[in-house]
Amino acid sequence: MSVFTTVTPDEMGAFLKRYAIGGLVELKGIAAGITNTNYFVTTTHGRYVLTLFETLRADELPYYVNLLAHLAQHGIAVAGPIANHDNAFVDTLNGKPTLLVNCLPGAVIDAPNAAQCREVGEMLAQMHLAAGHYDGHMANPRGRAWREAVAAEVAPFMDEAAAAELAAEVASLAAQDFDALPAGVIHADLFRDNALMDGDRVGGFIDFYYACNDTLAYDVAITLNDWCVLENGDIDAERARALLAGYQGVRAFEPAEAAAWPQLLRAAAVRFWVSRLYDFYKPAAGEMTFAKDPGHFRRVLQHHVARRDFWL
Ligand SMILES: Nc1ncnc2c1ncn2[C@@H]1O[C@H](COP(=O)(O)OP(=O)(O)O)[C@@H](O)[C@H]1O
Ligand SMILES: N[C@@H](CCOP(=O)(O)O)C(=O)O
Repeated sequence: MSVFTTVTPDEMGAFLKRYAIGGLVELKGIAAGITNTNYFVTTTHGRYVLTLFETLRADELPYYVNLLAHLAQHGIAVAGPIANHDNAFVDTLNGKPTLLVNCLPGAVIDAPNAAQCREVGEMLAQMHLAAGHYDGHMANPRGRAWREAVAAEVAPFMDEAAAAELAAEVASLAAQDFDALPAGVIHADLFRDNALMDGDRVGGFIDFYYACNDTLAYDVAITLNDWCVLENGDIDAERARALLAGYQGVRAFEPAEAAAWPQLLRAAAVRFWVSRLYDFYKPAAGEMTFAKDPGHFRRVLQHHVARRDFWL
């Protein structure tokens, strides 16, 4: 249950007086999610989601919150933030920075079909285009320096073969230059659990707290590695083609992106292999551990290494 900070109906009722979204009807904690506290807030005007940030500080939030506002303003399926009477998106409740957003339609799905992958690809491309004139900037905290440092840190805990495989891949990625590829704002963690699907349509993308400025096609690779994956870590070709067709119908890859695509898929697999290794071997003290299987992304990587057809 991911309600780390409790909010009572009385506290919420008083908090809502700072907004123009009506009076409280119902307040319900959201069990899903592992980082922040989230509540569904039903008011006399409609349905909203309140997030209380458990780790990010208020001064760290503007990049993400203003990005959400920018994307919502451009018609992208994201939860638009609601401003309070001081015209601020970020407020405070029970000592935590807060954000109120519109409630999105749909639900998280585990087993997407090709039509849903196409829609996700299409919305991701629209998001990349719409964010083209967003003026915030955030370097990727999970970029090359992080990858190299954390891979070295977890290596002593790994078995020899896996450590050698990871070191070789990290060295090979160090020789790649993705910096010349089209870049912009990326979601950077658009897994199935970070999107709500409303039938075959995208209800909305959520959880933008890894968003940053980086290579656009790398974001597509991160997304494809999760949405199109099979149980054994291989990729389902039908879903992969659909996701790429959806994306490229809006924003076609440039020749340099197509040439780098196999390496981008590998980089995306390594990113999550490394973060899962870290969470597995070095869980933060006092943190509730929901360590996800690092071996999954090792298998995804191995399939990419062996692959000859990349669906382009
Ligand atoms: N705007 C929204 N509309 C509807 N449901 C939402 C919205 N934002 C979050 N949720 C629900 O809350 C859950 C947890 O949100 P998430 O952002 O993943 O939390 P965390 O930041 O803790 O990882 C999601 O799986 C989804 O069910
Ligand atoms: N989608 C990632 C998890 C990213 O979030 P984190 O906060 O757990 O790093 C995965 O499945 O590994």
